[in-house]
Amino acid sequence: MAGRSLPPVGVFALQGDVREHVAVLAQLGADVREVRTPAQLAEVGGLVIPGGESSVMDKLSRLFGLRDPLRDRIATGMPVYGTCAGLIMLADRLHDAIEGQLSLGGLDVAVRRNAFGTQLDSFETDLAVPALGEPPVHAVFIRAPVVDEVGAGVEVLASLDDGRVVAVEQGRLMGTSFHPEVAGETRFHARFLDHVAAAS
Ligand SMILES: NC(=O)CC[C@H](N)C(=O)O
Repeated sequence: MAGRSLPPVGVFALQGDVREHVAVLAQLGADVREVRTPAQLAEVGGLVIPGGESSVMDKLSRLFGLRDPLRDRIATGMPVYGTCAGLIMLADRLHDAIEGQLSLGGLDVAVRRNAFGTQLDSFETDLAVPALGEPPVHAVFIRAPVVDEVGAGVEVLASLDDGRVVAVEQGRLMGTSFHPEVAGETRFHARFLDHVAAAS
């Protein structure tokens, strides 16, 4: 489906693992653009916000005048997929944010940054994601956040064995604590492109 009538899609490119997301989206047939300016944002029909450091993404998005246009597009229904720091950016509420750190919001969730402490800073696990079918997702967690609170309109896509929520969706906004793009996993990005197709 991607590549047929799909508008260009963007990857937020001021900070983070931009190249990996561009590669997955291109592999799925999308016309991918890196987004650093409001003009570039206006050209895309959906956006991936990568992993990286959410406090830096916040600062840079304000500095580059992207924060308000991003909030407008999210409010008017642009599909967005955030991984890790990108999930933090999409959360309405942050736990353990650094002082003054803002998120963009959109997802009615509270997200805790760096939720796995030092011992489990980074780990990999196979995760059942019923909405994506079989096989399980090989999920790579890198200084990852978890979703602490989930609002009424939010669907939980995946949880760890201990019940902690690590993937959510609300309308056309989706967020994962982990990084599918570094593990050769394409189904979250394909689902994001489905959202873009449905929105355009
Ligand atoms: N891999 C990641 O994106 C880590 C997120 C980072 N710990 C943050 O708070 O933004």
